Amino acid sequence: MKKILKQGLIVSCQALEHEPLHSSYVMSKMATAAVEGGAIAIRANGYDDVVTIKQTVNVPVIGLIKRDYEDSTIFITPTIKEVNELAKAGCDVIALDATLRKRPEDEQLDTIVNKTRELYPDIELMADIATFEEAINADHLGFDYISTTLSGYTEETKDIEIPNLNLVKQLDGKVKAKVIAEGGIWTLVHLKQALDFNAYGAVIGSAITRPQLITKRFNSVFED
Ligand SMILES: CC(=O)N[C@H](C=O)[C@@H](O)[C@H](O)[C@H](O)COP(=O)(O)O
Repeated sequence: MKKILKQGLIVSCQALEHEPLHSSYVMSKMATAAVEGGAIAIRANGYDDVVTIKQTVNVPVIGLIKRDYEDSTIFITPTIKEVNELAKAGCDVIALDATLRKRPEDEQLDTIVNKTRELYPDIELMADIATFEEAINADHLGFDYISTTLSGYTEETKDIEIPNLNLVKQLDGKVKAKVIAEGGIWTLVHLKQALDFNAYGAVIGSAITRPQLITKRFNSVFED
């Protein structure tokens, strides 16, 4: 089956409201720079950013809508409401929260997947997972891509160090979906390791598009 995403590097261009670069215009410029550097796709958060980035670059856009809930749990595109917003924004792939946590509005992941396939047959689906079990479940649901995005960010995985490339290794040959390494990739060594474990692609965000974190990383040398 033809895949929208080619093999390669995906750059996540996201700045949430509290971040210094929060602006669809700035994210579209980040996306332009990423594509100039060879990114095969852009991962973006929210309706406005997806629309602006789609107007600016000519590579597929993976859209998500990040929602923080009362108990500060992060969910990525947790309900069909966000799926509809992203489809309207024109994204090519939608990243869905595919963890096995209880979802807001009590919606079920299989229902969301089936509904999305029915309403938007041309849009591909990426499962954002945290564990091996969640990846297997997502694969049974027929996701096109499985990304390790949420490993280290759920209650169950909060003690796991990221990047969790071991999860990429564990999934090698175990799922039909294309496996994407995502979350905490900061060095070429991480990236090469992900490819050695047969990741189809990798998403890098903070190490490319969050200058405040890049600065902090360098600055840590002065604080040692
Ligand atoms: C956990 C969560 O909310 N992850 C988000 C998911 O879209 C983004 O904030 C990350 O930047 C993205 O996953 C890429 O990861 P990293 O920035 O570590 O390269």
